[in-house]
Amino acid sequence: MLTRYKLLLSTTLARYFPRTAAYLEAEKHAAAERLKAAPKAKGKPAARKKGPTAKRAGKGAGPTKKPVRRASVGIYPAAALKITAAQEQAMRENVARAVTAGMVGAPSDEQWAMILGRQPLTRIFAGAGSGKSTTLVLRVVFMLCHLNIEPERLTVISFTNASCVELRERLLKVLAFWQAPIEERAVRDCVRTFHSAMGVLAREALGSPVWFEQLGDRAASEPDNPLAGGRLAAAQSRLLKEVYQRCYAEDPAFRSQVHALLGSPVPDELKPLPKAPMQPFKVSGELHAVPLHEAFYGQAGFIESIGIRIEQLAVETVPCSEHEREFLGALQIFWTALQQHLDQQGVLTFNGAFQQLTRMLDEGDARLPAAALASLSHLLIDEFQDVSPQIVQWLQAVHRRLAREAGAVSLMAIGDDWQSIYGWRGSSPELFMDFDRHFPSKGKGKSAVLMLQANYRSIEPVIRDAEAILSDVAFKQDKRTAAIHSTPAGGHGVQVVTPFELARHLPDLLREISAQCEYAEAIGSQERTAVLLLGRRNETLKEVQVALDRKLPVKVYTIHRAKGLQAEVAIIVDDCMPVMSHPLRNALYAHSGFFSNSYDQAMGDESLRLGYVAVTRGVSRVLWFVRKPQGATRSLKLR
Ligand SMILES: Nc1ncnc2c1ncn2[C@@H]1O[C@H](COP(=O)(O)OP(=O)(O)OP(=O)(O)O)[C@@H](O)[C@H]1O
Repeated sequence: MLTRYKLLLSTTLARYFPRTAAYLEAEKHAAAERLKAAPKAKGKPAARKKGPTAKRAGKGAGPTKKPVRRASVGIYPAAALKITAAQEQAMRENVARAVTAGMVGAPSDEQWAMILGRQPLTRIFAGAGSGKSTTLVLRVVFMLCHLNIEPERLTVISFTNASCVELRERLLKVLAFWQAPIEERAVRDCVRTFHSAMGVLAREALGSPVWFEQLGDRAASEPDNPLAGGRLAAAQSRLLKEVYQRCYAEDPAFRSQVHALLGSPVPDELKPLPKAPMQPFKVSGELHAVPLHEAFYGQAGFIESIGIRIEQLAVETVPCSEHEREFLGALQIFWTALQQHLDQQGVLTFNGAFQQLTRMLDEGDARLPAAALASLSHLLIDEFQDVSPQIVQWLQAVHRRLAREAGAVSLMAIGDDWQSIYGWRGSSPELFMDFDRHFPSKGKGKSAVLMLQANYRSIEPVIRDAEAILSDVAFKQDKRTAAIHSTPAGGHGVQVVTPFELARHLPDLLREISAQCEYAEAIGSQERTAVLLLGRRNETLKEVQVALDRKLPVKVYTIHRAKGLQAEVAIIVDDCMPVMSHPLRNALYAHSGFFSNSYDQAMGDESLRLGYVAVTRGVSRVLWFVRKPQGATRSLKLR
């Protein structure tokens, strides 16, 4: 009775006070982890000394003041990197030559601060169009050519295989100008996605697994960041269905959970067992209903991304309703069976591999010697605002192990919390903003914080409107970007065109797209693309695309895919409204101990940030077609 009452109370508290609930949950985990850690420490006396964490813990009454899951022992040296005046001078001279040759633009002071940075742990808040990719290339060149760091000890993490290809080419071009005697192969290996870098370790320690995410994809080679998530290939879907049917046939508890979820009666045990039900199920907060095995897979990916191990999840402690707990219970049975099934076939999910490698690194497993990690010693990570707790745990484990066994490590994290748009996949800008908690320096050191605030892409009115959209985002880094380029005749900020219904107004939209192409030509635009047509959903964009004149210099992308791209004019269709409340993910968010926001709050903020990303693709004009002003476009109407 008392347990039920406590559960009811904690569920209600979690719903109405998500931050408090997250904090309390974090405290509970902290205590549990301390207990877990105590006997383990026996075998490894050096690993867990009393550090700054322990000191702070002693200050408060009882539990620690800070939330859980920080890397308690410092990883990064507090001392600055040794950079001589001669090295700096040589870099400045070479950059000056490259500028004269038209290879790069002259770096600004803030860009120089990033190129020549001395702190082993640096965080760079780089606004949209601030030249972070350009500056990142110069930083790598400085490290390789002037600080003489071997390419085998450095990795640049870019977001997707496609962005890696682009970055590699830029890097090779600049290195060729420097006439650096570095093998092309070594340079190419320096640039990877998180998944590709993890894949290198998996080949070393997990026996070259077949990736579940690449099943049925004959062209797949390097593991890529699985951005789309949820869209399953036939081979994957078949495998999930097989496991689901087996669980249903063999496990009575799973059977009754399935029927409870679907609201159908459990079949008579005395009669022959029917096939597992395939009717669609809608997780509250998701847009579509899908068969249960797909719903389990979709939510499991999210759960693992936010750093929760499904097999260790104490379902009864998750602050959610009975119905959601039923879902989690069934998911747990399904997931355990799926892991066994995959294991037998030598198949592994990306998340599964991240988890296994993190555990092996934490436990000092001999299959992952420091030499195998050497390429990750000096890490430069782009788009850091889109990392997930799971990636943070993996990074911590890699660098903690390297720092302990091989010495110098460094981490440069480059990102823009204003452009964080993958929260629905489990990433969060909170990890970038709360960086020092997750990536602690030794002693009292902290990460150096640099800002890139000049905008080399968009004109002032576009930037001001983009920032107006963010005015309702509560949790963000304060910065104010300024335009470098002046406004051309006819340039303007966001024009909201309303009312817009695709079925009725498609001809108007097509006319506008042509007119904007003419505008780009008339002003002698230097942009490779005249118009970027952007939207939240593929379906809307496809409808426009089939009707579009193919000869026009127009590119069509979802906003998520348009990261890093730009055009003279950005035309946005659809609104960026947050979707409905997601009770299950709210509960999991609170349970994970990583976040101070609720999932719903995070999604509300993210929908505004998505608008920001879309608008900042435009150089001198932005048009936004919406049914009625709401969400991001409402703030623009209120300007
Ligand atoms: N110092 C500079 N001088 C002149 N042009 C610059 C300079 N730095 C960057 N640029 C130009 O600004 C534009 C944006 O640069 P880049 O693509 O590196 O930005 P970004 O910060 O990666 O953008 P986003 O995060 O919005 O994708 C590019 O056209 C680049 O050549």
